[in-house]
Amino acid sequence: MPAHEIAANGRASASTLIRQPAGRPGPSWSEARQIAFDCASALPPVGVPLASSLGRTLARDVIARQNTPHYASSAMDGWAVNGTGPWSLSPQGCTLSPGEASTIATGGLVPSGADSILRTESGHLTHNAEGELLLTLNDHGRHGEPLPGRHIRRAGEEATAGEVLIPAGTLMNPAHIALAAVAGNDELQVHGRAMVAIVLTGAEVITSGVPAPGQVRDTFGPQLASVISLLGATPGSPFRIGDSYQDWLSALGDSGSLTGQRPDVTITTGGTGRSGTDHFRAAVAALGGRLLLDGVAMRPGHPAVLAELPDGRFLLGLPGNPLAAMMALVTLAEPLLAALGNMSMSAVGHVISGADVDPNPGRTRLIPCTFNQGLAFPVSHAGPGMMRGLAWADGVMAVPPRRRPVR
Ligand SMILES: Nc1nc2c(c(=O)[nH]1)N[C@H]1C(S)=C(S)[C@@H](COP(=O)(O)OP(=O)(O)OC[C@H]3O[C@@H](n4cnc5c(N)ncnc54)[C@H](O)[C@@H]3O)O[C@H]1N2
Ligand code: MOO
Repeated sequence: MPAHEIAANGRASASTLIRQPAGRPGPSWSEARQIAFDCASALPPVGVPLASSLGRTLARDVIARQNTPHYASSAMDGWAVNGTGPWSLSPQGCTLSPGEASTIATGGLVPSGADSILRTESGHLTHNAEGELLLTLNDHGRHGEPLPGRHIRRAGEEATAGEVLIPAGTLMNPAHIALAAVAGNDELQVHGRAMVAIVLTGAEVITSGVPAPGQVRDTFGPQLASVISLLGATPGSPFRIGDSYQDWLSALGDSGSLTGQRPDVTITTGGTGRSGTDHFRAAVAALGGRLLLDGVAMRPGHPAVLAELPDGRFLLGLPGNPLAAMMALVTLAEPLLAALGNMSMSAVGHVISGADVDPNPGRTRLIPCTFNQGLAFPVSHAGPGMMRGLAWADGVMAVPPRRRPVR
């Protein structure tokens, strides 16, 4: 059956919490993505040193601060010459009159009066009758040497002062960085990037070795920060708390100390359920925050919660089940971090499923899949608590809820 989804582009006009009718399992998958995108606005641009601009998006054009090259220079080792030979030798740096030459190295400043560069291998130094050094062409010279302008890098031949070299909106790569340096720039203005604090919960979670029954090995600590970086944000080091309400309250209330810098978003794992050890919602309420999304009509990952604190910080509660958390992350963190980083929400493509997939009556099913010959195939081992299927997936299918039969 076809697995297709809604291409969610652009912002909706309203950016408020979608109130769900009683009995409905939360906003639809695409509504939830849009809410997560619309609730945040772009962080202000920041100035960063050149090397730190790699992978960032330029917020302001990079211009040539002067002509590039900024002086006429030699492209070869040899002699700067005026006219055709033979030439008498002048000291370096002097203006050359017709019939004069001076030695020059690659990159050297071409003296005024010079109209060409004669390469070392094309010239020959002899002494004239008066014992003065005389430069002549030798047998290795190419036909027509020296040609006017030959081997001279003209000032401004690469760029003129004020010219835009890299326009705003460019995703910076290493060559862009080198170009900005050549043009005399030290710091670049790039779009802001969200700082994300990570809070991992669960007293049963262990961080090394093989877990005993009742324990689980942490799947988030070793990978969540990398996924957040891939989504265009800057993660802090994961911070672990137990299951007490006090732990939650202090972690969510004081996450400035989690990153050394005030985070724009705090992502938590676990504790999104409604049992006695699940404190996300209570902590948000105690901190004066409001829920923007309380559950999404999707499976897995439906208990995900998105909230905003009075200081503007966003809190994203991911369910504890490992695959459920990743699906909630791509559904909600991707658009939220895109909005904060002044990026577009990633587009959703349409693909045909190569295998029968049962839609869920009321929720979008998110299923890691592989692609083969233009078709999507669900992977096996894709239960909410499993990571094995996702590890080999090429993408995720969003299978829309089953439509009600038309009467
Ligand atoms: N009575 C109900 N129980 C549950 C429901 C429900 O609707 N009614 N929903 C289930 C679904 S779906 C999910 S998802 C989970 C959500 O649970 P929480 O977000 O409260 O997470 P926890 O209970 O803390 O943990 C769930 C599960 O995940 C394991 N976990 C937690 N952290 C880690 C980690 N760092 N690495 C690996 N695994 C982790 C934890 O041990 C639990 O097994 O609720 C269901 N229950
Ligand atoms: O939706 Mo739970 O999030 O199935 O694992």
